[in-house]
Amino acid sequence: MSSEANPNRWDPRERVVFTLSLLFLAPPAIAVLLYSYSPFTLLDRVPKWLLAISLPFISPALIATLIFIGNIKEKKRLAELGAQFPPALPGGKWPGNIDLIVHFLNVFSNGYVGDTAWIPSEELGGVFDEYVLWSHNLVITSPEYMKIVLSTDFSNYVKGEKFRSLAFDILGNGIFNSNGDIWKTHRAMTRPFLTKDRVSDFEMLDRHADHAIFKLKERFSSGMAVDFQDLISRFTLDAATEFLLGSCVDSLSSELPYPHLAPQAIHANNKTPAEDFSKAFAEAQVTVGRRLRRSILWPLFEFFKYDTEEPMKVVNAYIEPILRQALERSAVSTTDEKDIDKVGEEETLLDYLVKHTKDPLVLRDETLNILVAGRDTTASTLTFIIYFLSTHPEVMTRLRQEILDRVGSARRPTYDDIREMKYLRAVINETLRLYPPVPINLRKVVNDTTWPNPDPTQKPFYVPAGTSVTYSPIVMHRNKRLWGPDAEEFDPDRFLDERLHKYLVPNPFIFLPFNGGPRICLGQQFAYNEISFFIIRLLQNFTDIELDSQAQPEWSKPPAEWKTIAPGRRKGIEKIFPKVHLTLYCHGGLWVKMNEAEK
Ligand code: HEM
Repeated sequence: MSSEANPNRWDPRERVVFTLSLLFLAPPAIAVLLYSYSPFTLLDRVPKWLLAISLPFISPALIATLIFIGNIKEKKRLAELGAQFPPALPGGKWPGNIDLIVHFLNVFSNGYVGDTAWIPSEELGGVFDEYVLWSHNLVITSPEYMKIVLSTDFSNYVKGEKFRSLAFDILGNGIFNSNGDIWKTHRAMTRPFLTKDRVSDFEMLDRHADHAIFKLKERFSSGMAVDFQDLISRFTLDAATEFLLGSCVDSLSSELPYPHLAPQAIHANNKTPAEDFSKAFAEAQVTVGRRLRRSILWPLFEFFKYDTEEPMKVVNAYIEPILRQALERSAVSTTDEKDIDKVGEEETLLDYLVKHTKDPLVLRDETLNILVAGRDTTASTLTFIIYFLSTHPEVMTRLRQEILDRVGSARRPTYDDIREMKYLRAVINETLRLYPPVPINLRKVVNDTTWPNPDPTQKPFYVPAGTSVTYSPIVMHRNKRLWGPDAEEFDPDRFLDERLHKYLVPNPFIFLPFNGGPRICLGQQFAYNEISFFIIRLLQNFTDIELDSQAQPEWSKPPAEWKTIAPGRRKGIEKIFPKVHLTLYCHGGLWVKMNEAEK
C-alpha cells in the first residue's frame, strides 16, 4: 500500500484496516491466547469445541456490548441534559443501517442534488439524524441550526477528520481543510489579496472576457453549440491563476470541446491540456463526493489504489509550472528580510506565500484550494445563470435592457456600474439561491451540546461530541416556509420587491451561498464583480441564448421519470442534470447556442 498521495497523514486505508482488525481479529485471538496460556483454571474446563464454535461470535458480541454500553451512556447523558435525540431518518433493514449507505450512493449517481434531504426535512423538520454504522450524522436544513453551527457557537464546530481525510488528496492542509491556528493564518494571509481595490481591477477580467467571447463567436459562426460550462471554467481558471497565483495558464487559448455529434476526427485531434486538467480536477472532486456517501468505509473501496491518484497526477502536472514560476520570481526578488510580511502592490497571493515557504506541498495545497474557491464556484454560478437565461427569455430581455441602459453596447463596465445594476444583482442572487455552488457542507461537533427544539414544550435536542453535521443550503434555499409558496421558481424579483422584506431581511440566515459567521467566503466581492462583469460583456455581445438539446449528450440528460416523480418541483422541470462533487455542476456540460448582437 502506498501512501504517496497523502504524505501528511496516517494512510486512511491502514487506519480502517487497523480498526477492523482490532474489532474482528483481536478479540478471538486474545480468547485463544487466554485459553492456551491463562493461569485461570476455570478456562481449562471449557471444551475446545465450544471455544472453536464461539470464536466467530466473540467480536460481534463484543461490538454489540460496546454499542449497548454506548447507548446506555447516551441515555444517561440525555437524562443529565434533560434532552432528546433529534428525529431519526427511518432506519434501514440491515445492521447499522448499511442499506442507507447504498441508498445515498444510488442518489449520488442517479438522483437529484439534495434528494436525500428534501423529503426528510419536510417530514422530520429542520434537523434529523442519519444514524449509520452506529454513529450520528445530523442533517440540518433550517436557518436556526445553521446560525448556531456557523456563527453563534462557531468554535464548537470544526472541519472534522472525516471531511479532512476524504478531501485531503485535493485540499491537503489548505484553508478549506484546516482548523484553529492554521486556518486563522491562512485566512489572515489570503484576506489582503481580496480587498475591494484589488478585486475591482477590471482590466484583467476584460482581457479574459474578450478572449472567451471571441471563442464563443468563433464556434457559433461554424454553426456548432458550445459547452458553456467548459468555456466559463476556463475563463475563471485564467482569471484566478493570473489574479491570485501570478501566472495565467491561458486555458482559453486551447481549442474548445466539440459537441458529441461532431465528426469523430475532430474529437480525436482536439485533446488539450486544459480539457485534460478540467476533466481530471472534476474527476478527483467526484471521488471526494463519492467517498462522503461511502462514509467511514470509503478507504476499503479504494484499497489497492486511491481513485484520486491518476486524476491528481494530471492536475499536479498542470499546476506545476505555476509553482515553478512563482519560485523563480522569488529567487530573483530583492525583498528585504524585514519586509517579508508586507504585501507588495503588485504581489499575488502565491508570491507572498513563496516568500515564507518553499515547501512544495504547502504551495500545492494553497494553489488547489484557491482554484476550488476561485474557479469552480464562480464558474458554477455563471453556468446556472446562463441556464436560467436560456429558459427564461423574459429575464434575458430585461437584464440586457438594464445593461444597455446603464453601460451601452460596447463600453467596459466600471465598479459603479455593477453596484448600480439592481436587476443584474437580483439575477445573480436568485441563481445562487436555487443553485448554491456549495450546496452541502460538513462540520464536526467538538463538545456535547444541545440545540433548541422548534416545539418549545418539548425537550431540546442532544448533539453529542464527535457527531457529523451536514448542512444543506440548497434545501433551505428552496423551503416554502422560509421563501414563500413560489420558493422553487426562478424569479429574480423576489430580491427586489416586498418579498425581500418579508422573508430575507428579517431572517438573513435563510440565504447562505457564501456561508456565514467567521468562515464566511473571503472572495464574495471578487465573485460578484467577476460574474457581473462577464454577464455584462456577454449580453453586450449576444441577444439571446438557447439550450441545444441535440448537442447535450444523451447520458447527461435528466432522467425522464423525474417529470412524474417530482411534479411541481424543480426536479420535475429540469432540462439539465445538476450534480455535486465539492461544488455544483451540470452533468455533461451546458450546451448552448447564442445569437450575436448587431453592431
Ligand atoms: C459565487 C462564488 C462563490 C461562492 C458561492 C463561494 C462560497 C463559499 C463558501 C460556501 C465557503 C465556505 C466553505 C467552508 O467553510 O466550508 C467559501 C469559503 C471561501 N471562499 Fe468562496 N465562494 C465563491 C467565490 C470565491 C472566490 C472567487 C474566492 C477567491 C478568489 C473565494 C475564496 C474563498 C476562501 C478563501 C474561502 C475560505 C474561507 C475560510 O475558510 O475561512 N470564494 N466560499
